[in-house]
Amino acid sequence: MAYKYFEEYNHKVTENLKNNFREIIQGVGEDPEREGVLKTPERAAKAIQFLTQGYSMDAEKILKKAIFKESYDEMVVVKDIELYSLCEHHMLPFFGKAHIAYIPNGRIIGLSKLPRVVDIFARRLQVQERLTHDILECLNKTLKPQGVAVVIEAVHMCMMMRGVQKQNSATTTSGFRGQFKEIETREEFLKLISSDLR
Ligand SMILES: Nc1nc2c(ncn2[C@@H]2O[C@H](COP(=O)(O)OP(=O)(O)OP(=O)(O)O)[C@@H](O)[C@H]2O)c(=O)[nH]1
Ligand SMILES: [Zn+2]
Repeated sequence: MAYKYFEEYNHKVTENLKNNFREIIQGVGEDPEREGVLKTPERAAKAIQFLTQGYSMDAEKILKKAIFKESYDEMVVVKDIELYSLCEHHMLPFFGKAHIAYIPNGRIIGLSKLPRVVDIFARRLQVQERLTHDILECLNKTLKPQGVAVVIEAVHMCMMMRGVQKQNSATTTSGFRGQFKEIETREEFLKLISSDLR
């Protein structure tokens, strides 16, 4: 297999995490022997491995598989790519949408690889700013486009369920390279991602 998609759970890692989750269950005052939570350490161990599978993936390698020569040199926009990540401070979810655009420079990329690169970097412990930057830099480096832009809009459970407990605030982060540094290009992109056309 040339590159790795998430297919199986690592037995040793699962066993390790299982023990840790059992302690967490006990630590919060629950009985780990109660029937309803008996299998929870194993389920949680697998869930957390799924949610952090990005660590075992090589984004550049995956992108390079689907770069094609093409002379199209207008903006390509993929918007509303849903994403789920874990904040590195509380290990609670943050989730929302990513919008990506690039202007080809003799090469285009398979469209599915844009959501894939989002997932590869989202499925780690992250902050929204670094997630935005990771996606941007990876596309810039592998595709070498005339320009690339990434906008992420997300809500953070650590600000909703605990802490400041604000239910209606969303965070927007963005990054621009190449031609998107120019106001006109950037505005065209922002207009395209705010339209309702699908
Ligand atoms: N910049 C940034 N901050 C984040 C992100 N996710 C969580 N945080 C913040 O990380 C900060 C950690 O601050 P601390 O004061 O160390 O942690 P805390 O006492 O749990 O903070 P509160 O959430 O304010 O209760 C908080 O302000 C979180 O809102 C993110 O993606 N980007
Ligand atoms: Zn947090």
